[in-house]
Amino acid sequence: MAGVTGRLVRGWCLRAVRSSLQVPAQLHMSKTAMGASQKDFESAVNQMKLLKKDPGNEVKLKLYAHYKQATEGPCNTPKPAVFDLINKAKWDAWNALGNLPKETARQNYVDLVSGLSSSSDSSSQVKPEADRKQAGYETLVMTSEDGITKIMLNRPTKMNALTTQMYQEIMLALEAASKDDSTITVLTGNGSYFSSGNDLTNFVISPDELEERARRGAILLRDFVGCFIDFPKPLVAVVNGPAVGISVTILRLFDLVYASDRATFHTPFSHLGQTPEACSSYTFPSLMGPAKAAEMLIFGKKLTAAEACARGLVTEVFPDSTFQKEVWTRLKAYSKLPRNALRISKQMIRNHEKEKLHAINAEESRILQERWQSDECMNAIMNFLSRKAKL
Ligand SMILES: CCCC/C=C/CC(=O)SCCNC(=O)CCNC(=O)[C@H](O)C(C)(C)COP(=O)(O)OP(=O)(O)OC[C@H]1O[C@@H](n2cnc3c(N)ncnc32)[C@H](O)[C@@H]1OP(=O)(O)O
Repeated sequence: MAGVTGRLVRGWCLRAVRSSLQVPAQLHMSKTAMGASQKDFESAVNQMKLLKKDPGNEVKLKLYAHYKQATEGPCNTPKPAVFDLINKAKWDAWNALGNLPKETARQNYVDLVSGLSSSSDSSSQVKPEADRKQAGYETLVMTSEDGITKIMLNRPTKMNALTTQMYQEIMLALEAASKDDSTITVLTGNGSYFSSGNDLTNFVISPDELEERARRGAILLRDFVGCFIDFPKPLVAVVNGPAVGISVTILRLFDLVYASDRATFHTPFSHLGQTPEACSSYTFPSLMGPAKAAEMLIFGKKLTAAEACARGLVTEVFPDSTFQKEVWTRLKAYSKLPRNALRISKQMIRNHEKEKLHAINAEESRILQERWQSDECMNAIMNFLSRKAKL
């Protein structure tokens, strides 16, 4: 494995979390007055060792922080150096818990593990309806009203960057929306961004995991994009702010794209040592011509909303001050149209290309699987994570 990869990703993996979660033998098993008992806590720690599915870095950090708080109390160790990315992330997560009482941390830890265990118990990828309602979504807000199901990306402090958990929840949400009685499905973002694209901390892994994680990432990407290709109802993107990476390329698989005039559209794949996804290597040239597609996909030119509209990627641009009001009024009117007619018309427009899109999606995912293991890609991610580079 290339040297830079090793430097970037040392140390942080599920195995490391598991071993940092070992319970010291001397901890005793009495029931406490409040919340989870020591026994509950220990059994949660043991359950973590059996977990088959990687819960993602965000959850692992939460688990780590609550374990440390529950067993050692507030963080009082020195802050790791800025380039020690993994240990700094762990320290930040623990330190953020401040003076949270040990008992509460223990209870939170038990709750977190119990959520993970119930989700990994499911043998199928998509859970039954009742189950899903119970589990809820951690990274999305999903609502259904006036014939419109709205899926809102909900990590505003991280510019709605897409974690592994988020890709999975979006797939579940689309599956649920495809079956509910709404007429239209909307994807939008909470906060100032639509989405800053793939969460680059998805790449923070140990070197010996890289090949396997790249393989799983390619499967996740293929399945995620596949859900959009196959989505049976009118799908609308309400682009409330800037969009980056996959949150731009995926737009060509929507039926309507409404954008605030504050939105920008940026696909800096080459800067990240990566290549186009979400079928954009085919849909963008066919939409705007190869020269304009190259400007975006190869050279990373950032477009304004007006430019994206002129290229056919955006349906209509609205002033930011009236964006929400105008868009939702329009969508509520559309949602009263005959549901089946809308659905059949969408399928008539989209079905011609479905097979081709699936083949392109598979090929793009395969190429990215290789790219993610390259030095070019790892250098770019390291630069972002160590704050040397921003888009
Ligand atoms: C498995 C499927 C894979 C599919 C592959 C898809 C490819 C892509 O999507 S490529 C695009 C990847 N995205 C990026 O390269 C964007 C990186 N982010 C940025 O350049 C900047 O954050 C920004 C220009 C989007 C915003 O800059 P601004 O100065 O306004 O805010 P920040 O302080 O940078 O961000 C706040 C907070 O959010 C974190 N963050 C934002 N975007 C990402 C991201 N994509 N990945 C990880 N983290 C992100 C940022 O680090 C800040 O976090 P802290 O407050 O903890 O420092």
